[in-house]
Amino acid sequence: MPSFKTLDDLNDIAGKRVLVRVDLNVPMKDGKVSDVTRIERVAPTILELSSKGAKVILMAHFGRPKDGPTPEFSLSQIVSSVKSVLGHDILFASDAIGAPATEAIAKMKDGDILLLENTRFHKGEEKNDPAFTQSLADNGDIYINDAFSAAHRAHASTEGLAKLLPAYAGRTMQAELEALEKGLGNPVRPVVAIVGGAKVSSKIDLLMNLVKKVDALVIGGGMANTFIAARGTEVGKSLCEHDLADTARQIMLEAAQSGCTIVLPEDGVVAREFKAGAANEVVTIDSIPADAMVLDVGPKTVEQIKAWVGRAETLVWNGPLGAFEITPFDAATVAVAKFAAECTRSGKLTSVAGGGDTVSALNHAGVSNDFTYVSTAGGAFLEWMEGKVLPGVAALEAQAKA
Ligand SMILES: Nc1ncnc2c1ncn2[C@@H]1O[C@H](COP(=O)(O)OP(=O)(O)OP(=O)(O)O)[C@@H](O)[C@H]1O
Ligand SMILES: O=C(O)[C@H](O)COP(=O)(O)O
Repeated sequence: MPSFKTLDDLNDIAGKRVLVRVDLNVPMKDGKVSDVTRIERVAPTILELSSKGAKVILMAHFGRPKDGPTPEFSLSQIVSSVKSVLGHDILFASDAIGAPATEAIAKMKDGDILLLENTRFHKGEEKNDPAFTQSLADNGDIYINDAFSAAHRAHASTEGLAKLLPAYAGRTMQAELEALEKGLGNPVRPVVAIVGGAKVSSKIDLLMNLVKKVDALVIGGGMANTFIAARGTEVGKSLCEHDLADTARQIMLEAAQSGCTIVLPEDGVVAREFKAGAANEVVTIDSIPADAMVLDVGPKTVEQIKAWVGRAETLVWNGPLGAFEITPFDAATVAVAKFAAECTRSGKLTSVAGGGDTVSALNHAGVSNDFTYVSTAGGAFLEWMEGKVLPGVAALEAQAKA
């Protein structure tokens, strides 16, 4: 577990200006926040600081603005959602630095919560520019990072500030890392990983790291086709990265050398159209019709995966087993998710999942709350699982050692 300071190490913060980096990069639909999970995750840290009398100043990014401030990327759009999730009034400053920020902060009373405008409206944020970082730091006495899901970015508000102010991890940062540690850092064995999703190319580092750490790696989703094709099996019109056949073989070799069993689908659900309700059939994996594509793993494979999950003490999961957004190709993902949830509820399994589509898939299966931990992080979750150092976490650790 990383060693950094947490809110438990913070005393006498009444009246202090506490700069808190949160991840409010929430999905929007028709101008409204469509999923408040990330706001809910950072609420405990914010409310704890406010109840202790701190002046809580929230810093966050929103989307990936390229050309300075635009209404489309303004955090003003989410103020009302933050207010309703926190059940607390929220002040808003129209710029993260400069007069709008300093004037708003000067007016704050103890316990007030202020949200600063999108830090990415300044180029200095992503460049981790010392002058911009200093302008942010000038408005605070203490820095707290509660944005695990942005910790893979070495930006001013996620990394630079930890070098300028006394730095602490927030409750969500702490919880995410504790859960990941249980899942992969120091897990109870046997550990089974399920990796699905569309492509091998986006997850090569993840697969390479997992085969060295887990006892069994279940590969599903579109990426399984690349592995199956690499063994010499025809995959018809299925999504497949034929140019990664060597990489897939290399991963299988690494797995064999590390004593990790690779579990590939035995059967698949094939269709000729990528659309909801498309006519489909179950075929064994060595008889995929030339004009069809595999859109889900088949029922025999589901039973095989359930058997692995049933034997496991720890499960880590990233990526759906099929094209879960269109029925009936959500069947395997839903069945395995429900089974893993059942094992977790009965106390037999520690289950940790993460990734944007994975979280949607678990929500779709109605089991997100039954997993031991579901990370709201996408890129940061993957990078942590790949064994990479996250700059936001490393900066907190460095400060704790200093
Ligand atoms: N057999 C398949 N054929 C085509 N697409 C598939 C197949 N199986 C899964 N997918 C697609 O893979 C996508 C999800 O994969 P992805 O790797 O993005 O998941 P994730 O890592 O949880 O999400 P994120 O990248 O958002 O963090 C879904 O859109 C799903 O439809
Ligand atoms: O949504 C995310 O994964 C985080 O907020 C990071 O966003 P980014 O990929 O734009 O840095």
